[in-house]
Amino acid sequence: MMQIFSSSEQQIEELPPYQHIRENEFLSREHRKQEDEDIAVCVCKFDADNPESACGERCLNVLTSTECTPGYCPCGAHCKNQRFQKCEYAKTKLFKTEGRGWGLLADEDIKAGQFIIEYCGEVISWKEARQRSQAYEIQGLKDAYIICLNAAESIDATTKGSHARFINHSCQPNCETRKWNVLGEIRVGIFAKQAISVGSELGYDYNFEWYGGAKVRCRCGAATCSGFLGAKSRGFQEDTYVWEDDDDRYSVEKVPLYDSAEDEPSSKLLKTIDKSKSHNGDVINEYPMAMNGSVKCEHQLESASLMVQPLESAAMEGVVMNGVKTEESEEMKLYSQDTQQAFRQNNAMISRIRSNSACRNYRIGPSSTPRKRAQHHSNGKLKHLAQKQVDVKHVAQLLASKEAQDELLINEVPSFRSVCGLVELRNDAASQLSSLYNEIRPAIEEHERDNQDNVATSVAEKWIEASCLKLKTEFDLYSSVMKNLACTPRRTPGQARPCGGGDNEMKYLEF
Ligand SMILES: C[S@@+](CC[C@H](N)C(=O)[O-])C[C@H]1O[C@@H](n2cnc3c(N)ncnc32)[C@H](O)[C@@H]1O
Repeated sequence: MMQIFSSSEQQIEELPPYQHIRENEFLSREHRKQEDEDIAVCVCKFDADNPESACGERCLNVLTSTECTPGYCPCGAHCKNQRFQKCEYAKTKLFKTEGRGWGLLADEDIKAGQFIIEYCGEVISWKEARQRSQAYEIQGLKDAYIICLNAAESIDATTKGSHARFINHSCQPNCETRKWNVLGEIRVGIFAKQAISVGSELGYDYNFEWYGGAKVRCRCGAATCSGFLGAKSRGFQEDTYVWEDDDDRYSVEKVPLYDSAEDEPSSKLLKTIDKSKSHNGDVINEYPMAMNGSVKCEHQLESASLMVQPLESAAMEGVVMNGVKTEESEEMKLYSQDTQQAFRQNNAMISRIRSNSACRNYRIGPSSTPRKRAQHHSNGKLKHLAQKQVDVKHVAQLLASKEAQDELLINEVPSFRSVCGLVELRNDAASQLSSLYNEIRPAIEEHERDNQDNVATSVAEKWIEASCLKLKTEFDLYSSVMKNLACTPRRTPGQARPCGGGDNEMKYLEF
């Protein structure tokens, strides 16, 4: 049963200690001042007969998730696109849930898409967020209040925040988080995903990343509940031990769990907070493990979420394509070394870009290294990925057969000349990529090593395009080499392979 407190005094008594704020507080830098040239002015015209005309859905700024700047909007005081600035929140009420601590419910009917409340807190650097997370973990705070703001910063609502900090996670959420550009700063709002009737609890999908420590059983009650906070996250799945069917050592029941109800923040907490001053005198706040709201960016901001997982898996696990793992011959190893190196380099960068998405989290605890990659099954059991082994020797023998050679020749096996052309293409693509990297490097080196993901989306897109081009040229090159190997007599180790048009022209393939 829900217990709703209508008396604010009772709430104050019962609520865990935190300071209520209605605007973000910037701890690691000054609040940005919007420059004139950065102000986006829409072309709306207020028409008294049509209220939608004053910066409604079709306003250019609304379409780009940017609030109008007072004094610049042609609709003046009628502008409806200043909801964060004017704190135009829906009516909500705090209440005590069963098993999930405090929660927030709708205190009026809320329309689909409506802005409900801003997620306010302390804006801190990602590094500070990570340190705080660890401190919170050590101090035993189980509730998590840090969400990602952008690639370099987070919002921590642990000790200071708005009522949005009380919104619980739901696997079937009626709300979602969205990022808006407000006077040059990105701010996070909670928006209704659907119509919400008065009295309903608000919930959004935290997209909680789990990186170790206790696992929190999710009590959202949704039919599609994933069981644990962060159960869908990579950290959660990778950390799990592989166990055989007859070995229940690592069954879900044995996983350390805590119930958020049993771990209500108590007054003990405040004392710990007081004692926890960082070297510069800032309070190090309590924090449990690794919570993070995935913040949906509206409109163009959405494209910040880049998912290039397949490349990463390839780099980590060798050559795995479509579930077929190839066993490399010595020759293939030589040829593929370069490719793997390229994969690794790409991935170092791509993973930085990838984490430019909103769901950035903090690595906590020692147990975050995957022991074995495994696939999670709904029954809690894990099963190794089936990987079909390809007998490369057999393939090579087949390729060396007369029929195969004829077949390849019919299909225009590329000559070494064309291989050279492909080497050139590959090299061009590689140098394009490295010059792009040099272009990006100054931007990322401005930040600390941990924050190297602060790369603009346009640059990230360029990077991905260049990486794809390079990978394609490599693929073409290596497949061409393989075809040539298949129909060319083996050379003795001392013999160099000629490359070029004429017999006299001797170039050497360089991979
Ligand atoms: C942002 S706080 C939400 C407010 C919190 N209930 C409170 O009392 O302050 C997030 C924490 O609430 C708890 N929580 C939120 N959603 C939950 C859920 N669906 N099941 C269990 N615990 C939940 C977890 O402890 C989580 O770390």
